[in-house]
Parts: sequence; structure tokens; C-alpha cells
Amino acid sequence: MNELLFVVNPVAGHGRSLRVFARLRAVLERVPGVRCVVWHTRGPGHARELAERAALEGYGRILAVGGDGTVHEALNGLMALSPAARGRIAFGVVPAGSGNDFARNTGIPRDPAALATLLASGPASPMDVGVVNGHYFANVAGVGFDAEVARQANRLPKFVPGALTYVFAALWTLSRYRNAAVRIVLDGEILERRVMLVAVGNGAGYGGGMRICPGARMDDGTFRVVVAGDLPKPSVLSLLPKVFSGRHVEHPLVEVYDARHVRIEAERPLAVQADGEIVAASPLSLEVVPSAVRVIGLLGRSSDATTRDHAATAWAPRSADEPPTAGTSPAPGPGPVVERPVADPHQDGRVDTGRRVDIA
Ligand SMILES: Nc1ncnc2c1ncn2[C@@H]1O[C@H](COP(=O)(O)OP(=O)(O)OP(=O)(O)O)[C@@H](O)[C@H]1O
Repeated sequence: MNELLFVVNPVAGHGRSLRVFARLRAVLERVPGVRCVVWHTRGPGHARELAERAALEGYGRILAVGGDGTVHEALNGLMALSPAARGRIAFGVVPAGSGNDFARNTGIPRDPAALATLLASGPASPMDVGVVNGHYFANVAGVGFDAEVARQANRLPKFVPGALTYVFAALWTLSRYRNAAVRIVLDGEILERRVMLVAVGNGAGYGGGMRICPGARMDDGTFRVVVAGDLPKPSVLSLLPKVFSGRHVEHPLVEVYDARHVRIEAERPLAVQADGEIVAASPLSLEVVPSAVRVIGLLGRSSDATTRDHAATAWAPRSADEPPTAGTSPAPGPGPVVERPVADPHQDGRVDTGRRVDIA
């Protein structure tokens, strides 16, 4: 019997998650040999506990039902396990939140029939996980304007729908935000800048489809770091819509780097967001845990394929022992599962030089 363990956040997506899950479950229950086990979260932080417990109880396919906050919590639960225990688990998401950027970044289909097939029997591939000041994240961690937007978005009334939450929060924050002087260390290379934000992407997007780190791949062992410099407010306003296509990186004050280890110090304490949750204040240290978990989805088919491919043409060549880049990966899509062991976050001590990526 193929047992799927669902960790359902009943309040995600402003309560939409229960309806989304009911539809999916109806499809799954018609699939021979599949059994759904459903655990509901009871409050903030509970998804973390449930995901860890599910793994310890031996469930092999663990699915978070909710948005990026639920994924973030469940992922942190899995990262509490040993690499060997994590390696036995296929983790996935049923997108039922407001933003659903993890689902977007991992190419999860919206159609319930396609999703049911993928969750029940689709391949699981190794995915990197980021860690910032001890908190694991799947998509993007950041400091500066974006973290302030996340803080405001989390405080907005729940009737504001989906991506609009972030647009409202961004406009509100813009009216009062001041850029900050920061020192950024990218794999040993130091940058000193006045910035609007620094976004460190394991995945490409956040905020309901904003491709803040276009070209980021969750399976390449590196972060894509976007440093948005001392942009005046009118430029921010004109750049905001471009973030949805990833074209903001063409602005001369926006720099893009690849790095595995990042440290950021700021002139004043800045809130740090990871997957849209405020997790710390600056200074912050981030590193990639390569192939940390196995995820169900089509990692090579993230929704920013066009921008990613555009960016990949300018990537610096890598040495033979490095993971494949976007430009050298095999064609994305279902196929043999690549079985690589999951990594121990404390064993990847490699330090490399941050690479500037010329996007324009
Ligand atoms: N039973 C519960 N009651 C109240 N809050 C909960 C419960 N279970 C989980 N939560 C909290 O709900 C919050 C929102 O969940 P989540 O982020 O998944 O949905 P969302 O905000 O709609 O989606 P997104 O993050 O993609 O915009 C999380 O921060 C989580 O801690």
C-alpha cells in the first residue's frame, strides 16, 4: 500500500486549503493502492512538529498542504532529522496558500488529476536547502525592503487576496523605508553598498510569483544573490512590476551573484525574512545545504525558465566536480530518479569565490 501522509494547514490560503485538499483527496482515493493519512496542524509551528513526527513514524511520502509558511515549517521539521532519515523521505506540497512560491519553484501542477499522479508516484529529486542564522528555507531569504514587506504582509487583513497582499504591503513599506548601508561577503569576496535589499535565492521567487532571484535553481548547490542597490523610490516603483518577469535585474543598480556562503552586516538592525517569515535580524549568515532533501516535483521546470535560460548563458564555467548548471542539466521532466544521498548541513565546508553574473 502506497501511504501518503498529508500535513494540512486548515487556515492556509485564507481557509481555501481545506477545499483544495478535499478535491485532491477525492481524486487520490480513486487511485488503486493509495491510502491518504491526514494530520491537521493546530497552530503556528505545528507543521514542523508533525513533519518530523511523520518521518520518525516511517512515512515515506510527506506532503505539506498549505502555502509557503507551511512548507517552511515542514521543511524545518525534516531538517531536524539525520541525513539518512531525510534521504528515505519524498517531500512534496499541495499548493493551497496565498503565495505558493515553493510549488511554483518546484513545477507543481495545479490540476488535481496531474497533481494526484505526481504525489502518488512521481519521482523525488534532491533539492538544496538554504540556512540563515539556523533557520532552514526553501525559496528566498532576504534582508531589507523585502523583509519589511513580508512583515507588513503578515499583518495585513486576511481578506486581501493572494499576490495583492504583497503589492499592498510593498507600496505601504515603500512610503516609509530607508535604504541601508551593508557589507556583504560572498564566498569571501567583500562588497560594500547602500542597498534597498539583498535577496538570497535557493529558488527564484517569493511573494506570489515575484522572480526576485531569476535563474536560481534549487538543485545547483548555490544561491543566486540579488543586490538591489541604492534605488530611489521612483525607480523602485517602476521596477516592482518587472520583478514578476525577473527583468528588474537589467537595471544598472541591481547586481546578481552566485555564492554558497553569504554574510550580511548592516548599519542598523534589519529584519531577516526566510520564505516570507521573519526569522531573525541582521547580521545574518547563510549557506546552502546541497541535496538536503528529496522533493516531489519537476525542479527543472520552475516557472522562470525563460529568464533562467537567459541568465544561464552568462554563467561562469564551473569545475568538473561542481553540480550541473542550468545550461548543462539534462532535459527536465519525469524520468529516472537521481538518487544522491542527502547532505549533512555541517559537512559542507567548501568555500568558493562569489561569481558575478551578468544578466543584461
Ligand atoms: N491551525 C492553525 N491555526 C492558525 N495558524 C496556523 C495553523 N496551522 C498553521 N498556521 C500558520 O498559518 C500561517 C500561514 O500559513 P501559510 O503560509 O502556509 O499560508 P498562506 O499565508 O496562505 O500562504 P503563503 O505563505 O504561500 O502566502 C503559517 O505561518 C502557520 O504557522
